[in-house]
Amino acid sequence: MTTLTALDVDARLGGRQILDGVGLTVTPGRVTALVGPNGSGKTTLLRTCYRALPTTAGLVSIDGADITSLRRRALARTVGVSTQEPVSLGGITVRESVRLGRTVKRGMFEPFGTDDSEVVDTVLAQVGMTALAERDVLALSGGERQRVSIARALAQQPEVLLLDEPTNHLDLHQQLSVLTLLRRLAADGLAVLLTLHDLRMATEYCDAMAVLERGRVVADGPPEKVLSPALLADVFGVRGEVRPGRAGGRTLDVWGLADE
Ligand SMILES: Nc1ncnc2c1ncn2[C@@H]1O[C@H](COP(=O)(O)OP(=O)(O)OP(=O)(O)O)[C@@H](O)[C@H]1O
Repeated sequence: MTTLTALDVDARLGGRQILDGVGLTVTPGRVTALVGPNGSGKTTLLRTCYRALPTTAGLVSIDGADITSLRRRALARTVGVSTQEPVSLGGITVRESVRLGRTVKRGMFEPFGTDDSEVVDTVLAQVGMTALAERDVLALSGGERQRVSIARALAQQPEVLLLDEPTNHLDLHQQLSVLTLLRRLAADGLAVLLTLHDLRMATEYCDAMAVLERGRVVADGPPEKVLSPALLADVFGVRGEVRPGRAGGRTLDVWGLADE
Protein backbone atom coordinates (compact mmCIF):
# COMPACT_ATOMS: atom_id res chain seq x y z
CA MET A 1 0.00 0.00 0.00
CA THR A 2 1.43 3.32 -1.08
CA THR A 3 0.57 6.90 -0.21
CA LEU A 4 1.34 9.92 -2.36
CA THR A 5 1.64 13.25 -0.60
CA ALA A 6 1.99 16.80 -1.88
CA LEU A 7 3.32 19.17 0.75
CA ASP A 8 3.31 22.94 0.34
CA VAL A 9 3.67 22.64 -3.42
CA ASP A 10 4.16 25.72 -5.61
CA ALA A 11 4.33 25.48 -9.40
CA ARG A 12 4.72 28.05 -12.16
CA LEU A 13 3.70 28.05 -15.81
CA GLY A 14 4.61 30.74 -18.33
CA GLY A 15 6.08 32.91 -15.58
CA ARG A 16 2.87 32.78 -13.52
CA GLN A 17 2.41 31.09 -10.18
CA ILE A 18 -0.29 28.46 -10.72
CA LEU A 19 -0.07 26.42 -7.50
CA ASP A 20 0.36 28.12 -4.16
CA GLY A 21 1.24 26.01 -1.12
CA VAL A 22 -0.85 23.00 -2.09
CA GLY A 23 -1.13 20.09 0.32
CA LEU A 24 -2.82 16.83 -0.63
CA THR A 25 -2.71 13.20 0.46
CA VAL A 26 -3.71 10.37 -1.87
CA THR A 27 -4.46 7.47 0.43
CA PRO A 28 -4.55 3.78 -0.50
CA GLY A 29 -8.01 2.27 -0.35
CA ARG A 30 -9.67 5.51 -1.36
CA VAL A 31 -10.81 7.32 -4.48
CA THR A 32 -9.97 11.00 -4.03
CA ALA A 33 -11.50 13.61 -6.33
CA LEU A 34 -9.67 16.80 -7.18
CA VAL A 35 -12.32 19.37 -8.06
CA GLY A 36 -12.41 23.09 -8.73
CA PRO A 37 -13.47 25.66 -11.30
CA ASN A 38 -11.85 25.89 -14.75
CA GLY A 39 -8.29 27.08 -14.51
CA SER A 40 -7.99 26.45 -10.77
CA GLY A 41 -4.89 24.26 -11.25
CA LYS A 42 -6.18 20.66 -11.17
CA THR A 43 -4.25 19.41 -14.20
CA THR A 44 -1.17 21.34 -13.08
CA LEU A 45 -1.28 19.70 -9.64
CA LEU A 46 -1.73 16.27 -11.18
CA ARG A 47 1.29 16.92 -13.42
CA THR A 48 3.47 17.81 -10.44
CA CYS A 49 2.40 14.51 -8.83
CA TYR A 50 3.93 12.44 -11.64
CA ARG A 51 6.88 14.76 -12.22
CA ALA A 52 5.70 16.04 -15.59
CA LEU A 53 6.09 19.52 -14.12
CA PRO A 54 8.70 20.51 -11.54
CA THR A 55 7.58 22.14 -8.33
CA THR A 56 9.15 25.53 -7.54
CA ALA A 57 8.70 24.93 -3.82
CA GLY A 58 7.45 22.12 -1.63
CA LEU A 59 7.62 18.42 -2.13
CA VAL A 60 5.75 15.51 -3.69
CA SER A 61 6.60 12.22 -2.02
CA ILE A 62 5.70 8.57 -2.28
CA ASP A 63 5.74 6.79 1.06
CA GLY A 64 8.00 9.57 2.30
CA ALA A 65 10.48 9.47 -0.62
CA ASP A 66 10.79 12.70 -2.62
CA ILE A 67 9.72 11.78 -6.20
CA THR A 68 12.58 13.82 -7.65
CA SER A 69 14.96 11.36 -5.96
CA LEU A 70 13.35 8.36 -7.68
CA ARG A 71 14.49 7.00 -11.01
CA ARG A 72 11.93 7.51 -13.79
CA ARG A 73 11.40 3.80 -14.01
CA ALA A 74 10.79 3.35 -10.30
CA LEU A 75 8.29 6.18 -10.43
CA ALA A 76 6.52 4.66 -13.46
CA ARG A 77 6.31 1.33 -11.67
CA THR A 78 4.52 2.93 -8.76
CA VAL A 79 2.43 5.66 -10.34
CA GLY A 80 0.11 5.02 -13.28
CA VAL A 81 -1.22 8.01 -15.19
CA SER A 82 -4.10 8.54 -17.57
CA THR A 83 -4.02 12.00 -19.15
CA GLN A 84 -6.09 13.83 -21.71
CA GLU A 85 -3.33 13.54 -24.30
CA PRO A 86 -3.76 11.12 -27.24
CA VAL A 87 -2.89 7.56 -26.27
CA SER A 88 -0.64 6.79 -29.27
CA LEU A 89 0.29 8.04 -32.69
CA GLY A 90 -1.57 5.25 -34.45
CA GLY A 91 -0.41 2.30 -36.54
CA ILE A 92 -0.82 0.08 -33.50
CA THR A 93 -3.81 -1.77 -32.16
CA VAL A 94 -5.67 -1.13 -28.93
CA ARG A 95 -4.11 -4.28 -27.47
CA GLU A 96 -0.58 -3.14 -28.44
CA SER A 97 -1.20 0.31 -27.03
CA VAL A 98 -2.40 -1.11 -23.71
CA ARG A 99 0.51 -3.57 -23.66
CA LEU A 100 2.92 -0.59 -23.71
CA GLY A 101 1.88 -0.14 -20.08
CA ARG A 102 3.67 -3.41 -19.35
CA THR A 103 7.07 -2.08 -20.48
CA VAL A 104 7.56 -0.48 -17.06
CA LYS A 105 7.43 -3.95 -15.55
CA ARG A 106 9.61 -5.60 -18.18
CA GLY A 107 12.01 -3.22 -19.81
CA MET A 108 11.84 -1.96 -23.38
CA PHE A 109 13.62 -4.86 -25.02
CA GLU A 110 12.43 -7.77 -22.92
CA PRO A 111 9.80 -9.84 -24.72
CA PHE A 112 6.27 -9.83 -23.34
CA GLY A 113 5.22 -13.02 -21.61
CA THR A 114 1.92 -14.80 -21.07
CA ASP A 115 1.51 -13.04 -17.72
CA ASP A 116 1.64 -9.70 -19.59
CA SER A 117 -1.02 -10.93 -22.01
CA GLU A 118 -3.22 -11.97 -19.11
CA VAL A 119 -2.94 -8.55 -17.50
CA VAL A 120 -3.71 -6.86 -20.83
CA ASP A 121 -6.76 -9.09 -21.37
CA THR A 122 -7.98 -8.34 -17.85
CA VAL A 123 -7.67 -4.56 -18.11
CA LEU A 124 -9.22 -4.52 -21.61
CA ALA A 125 -12.20 -6.37 -20.15
CA GLN A 126 -12.32 -4.03 -17.14
CA VAL A 127 -12.74 -0.99 -19.40
CA GLY A 128 -15.07 -2.80 -21.81
CA MET A 129 -12.64 -2.71 -24.76
CA THR A 130 -12.18 -6.43 -25.45
CA ALA A 131 -14.25 -6.33 -28.62
CA LEU A 132 -12.12 -3.50 -30.02
CA ALA A 133 -8.74 -4.96 -29.02
CA GLU A 134 -7.50 -5.42 -32.61
CA ARG A 135 -8.69 -2.00 -33.86
CA ASP A 136 -6.12 0.68 -34.77
CA VAL A 137 -6.10 3.24 -31.95
CA LEU A 138 -6.62 6.05 -34.46
CA ALA A 139 -9.92 4.48 -35.51
CA LEU A 140 -11.52 4.99 -32.10
CA SER A 141 -14.01 7.47 -30.74
CA GLY A 142 -12.98 9.94 -28.04
CA GLY A 143 -14.55 7.83 -25.30
CA GLU A 144 -12.93 4.64 -26.58
CA ARG A 145 -9.52 6.35 -26.61
CA GLN A 146 -10.10 7.51 -23.10
CA ARG A 147 -10.78 3.94 -22.01
CA VAL A 148 -7.56 2.78 -23.75
CA SER A 149 -5.65 5.42 -21.81
CA ILE A 150 -7.13 4.17 -18.53
CA ALA A 151 -6.44 0.53 -19.50
CA ARG A 152 -2.82 1.33 -20.29
CA ALA A 153 -2.34 2.94 -16.87
CA LEU A 154 -3.99 -0.08 -15.22
CA ALA A 155 -1.75 -2.45 -17.20
CA GLN A 156 1.17 -0.99 -15.25
CA GLN A 157 -0.44 -2.43 -12.11
CA PRO A 158 0.47 0.74 -10.23
CA GLU A 159 0.16 1.43 -6.53
CA VAL A 160 -1.06 4.97 -7.16
CA LEU A 161 -3.32 5.86 -10.07
CA LEU A 162 -3.68 9.46 -11.29
CA LEU A 163 -6.37 10.27 -13.83
CA ASP A 164 -7.08 13.61 -15.50
CA GLU A 165 -10.81 13.86 -16.27
CA PRO A 166 -11.16 10.12 -16.93
CA THR A 167 -14.88 10.37 -17.64
CA ASN A 168 -15.20 13.51 -19.75
CA HIS A 169 -15.70 11.74 -23.12
CA LEU A 170 -17.69 8.84 -21.73
CA ASP A 171 -21.40 8.14 -21.99
CA LEU A 172 -23.29 7.74 -18.74
CA HIS A 173 -22.99 3.96 -18.61
CA GLN A 174 -19.23 4.13 -19.23
CA GLN A 175 -18.80 6.91 -16.67
CA LEU A 176 -20.45 4.81 -14.00
CA SER A 177 -18.56 1.69 -14.97
CA VAL A 178 -15.17 3.49 -14.86
CA LEU A 179 -15.98 5.04 -11.47
CA THR A 180 -17.23 1.68 -10.15
CA LEU A 181 -14.05 0.02 -11.40
CA LEU A 182 -11.90 2.66 -9.65
CA ARG A 183 -13.80 2.08 -6.42
CA ARG A 184 -13.22 -1.64 -6.72
CA LEU A 185 -9.51 -1.20 -7.38
CA ALA A 186 -9.26 1.21 -4.44
CA ALA A 187 -10.97 -1.35 -2.22
CA ASP A 188 -8.08 -3.69 -3.16
CA GLY A 189 -5.56 -1.11 -1.93
CA LEU A 190 -4.93 1.22 -4.88
CA ALA A 191 -4.59 4.94 -4.11
CA VAL A 192 -6.65 6.82 -6.72
CA LEU A 193 -6.67 10.54 -7.49
CA LEU A 194 -8.82 11.86 -10.30
CA THR A 195 -9.83 15.29 -11.53
CA LEU A 196 -13.53 15.56 -12.10
CA HIS A 197 -15.89 18.36 -13.13
CA ASP A 198 -19.04 16.46 -12.31
CA LEU A 199 -19.51 17.26 -8.62
CA ARG A 200 -22.45 14.93 -8.32
CA MET A 201 -20.41 11.97 -9.57
CA ALA A 202 -17.60 13.02 -7.24
CA THR A 203 -20.05 13.16 -4.33
CA GLU A 204 -21.56 9.78 -5.10
CA TYR A 205 -18.44 7.80 -6.06
CA CYS A 206 -15.45 9.35 -4.30
CA ASP A 207 -14.43 8.78 -0.69
CA ALA A 208 -12.59 12.05 -0.33
CA MET A 209 -12.38 15.34 -2.12
CA ALA A 210 -9.97 18.28 -2.38
CA VAL A 211 -11.20 21.59 -3.74
CA LEU A 212 -8.79 23.83 -5.60
CA GLU A 213 -9.48 27.50 -6.10
CA ARG A 214 -6.94 29.75 -7.83
CA GLY A 215 -4.13 27.31 -7.09
CA ARG A 216 -4.91 26.73 -3.42
CA VAL A 217 -6.67 23.88 -1.67
CA VAL A 218 -9.58 25.59 0.07
CA ALA A 219 -11.22 22.44 1.52
CA ASP A 220 -10.61 18.73 1.75
CA GLY A 221 -12.23 15.75 3.41
CA PRO A 222 -15.36 13.65 2.89
CA PRO A 223 -17.60 15.11 0.13
CA GLU A 224 -20.55 15.70 2.48
CA LYS A 225 -18.35 17.88 4.68
CA VAL A 226 -16.47 19.63 1.90
CA LEU A 227 -19.37 20.57 -0.35
CA SER A 228 -21.26 22.82 2.04
CA PRO A 229 -23.85 25.19 0.54
CA ALA A 230 -21.47 28.07 1.33
CA LEU A 231 -18.54 26.46 -0.52
CA LEU A 232 -20.73 25.54 -3.49
CA ALA A 233 -21.77 29.19 -3.72
CA ASP A 234 -18.35 30.75 -3.05
CA VAL A 235 -16.15 28.48 -5.16
CA PHE A 236 -18.47 27.10 -7.83
CA GLY A 237 -21.04 29.89 -7.97
CA VAL A 238 -24.01 27.53 -7.65
CA ARG A 239 -26.76 26.84 -5.16
CA GLY A 240 -26.82 23.28 -3.95
CA GLU A 241 -26.44 20.82 -1.13
CA VAL A 242 -25.29 17.28 -0.44
CA ARG A 243 -28.12 15.08 0.84
CA PRO A 244 -28.63 11.39 1.59
CA GLY A 245 -28.88 9.35 -1.60
CA ARG A 246 -30.04 5.85 -2.39
CA ALA A 247 -28.88 2.80 -0.49
CA GLY A 248 -27.24 4.73 2.33
CA GLY A 249 -25.14 6.82 -0.06
CA ARG A 250 -25.15 10.54 -0.69
CA THR A 251 -25.89 12.73 -3.65
CA LEU A 252 -25.65 16.39 -4.67
CA ASP A 253 -28.56 18.58 -5.67
CA VAL A 254 -27.80 21.75 -7.61
CA TRP A 255 -30.71 24.03 -8.43
CA GLY A 256 -29.28 27.21 -9.87
CA LEU A 257 -26.69 29.92 -9.93
CA ALA A 258 -25.67 31.45 -6.64
CA ASP A 259 -26.17 35.00 -7.87
CA GLU A 260 -29.67 34.57 -9.32
N1 LIG B 1 1.60 26.70 -20.51
C1 LIG B 1 0.98 27.59 -19.72
N2 LIG B 1 1.47 28.83 -19.52
C2 LIG B 1 0.85 29.71 -18.72
N3 LIG B 1 -0.29 29.45 -18.04
C3 LIG B 1 -0.82 28.21 -18.20
C4 LIG B 1 -0.23 27.22 -19.05
N4 LIG B 1 -0.99 26.12 -19.00
C5 LIG B 1 -2.03 26.39 -18.17
N5 LIG B 1 -1.92 27.65 -17.70
C6 LIG B 1 -2.83 28.33 -16.75
O1 LIG B 1 -2.70 27.66 -15.51
C7 LIG B 1 -3.96 27.70 -14.82
C8 LIG B 1 -4.31 26.31 -14.32
O2 LIG B 1 -4.52 25.46 -15.44
P1 LIG B 1 -4.96 23.96 -15.24
O3 LIG B 1 -5.03 23.35 -16.60
O4 LIG B 1 -4.10 23.34 -14.22
O5 LIG B 1 -6.40 24.16 -14.63
P2 LIG B 1 -7.59 23.12 -14.45
O6 LIG B 1 -8.13 23.35 -13.07
O7 LIG B 1 -7.13 21.76 -14.79
O8 LIG B 1 -8.61 23.68 -15.51
P3 LIG B 1 -9.82 22.99 -16.34
O9 LIG B 1 -10.88 22.66 -15.34
O10 LIG B 1 -10.24 24.10 -17.24
O11 LIG B 1 -9.27 21.81 -17.08
C9 LIG B 1 -4.97 28.30 -15.80
O12 LIG B 1 -5.18 29.64 -15.45
C10 LIG B 1 -4.27 28.20 -17.12
O13 LIG B 1 -4.67 29.27 -17.97
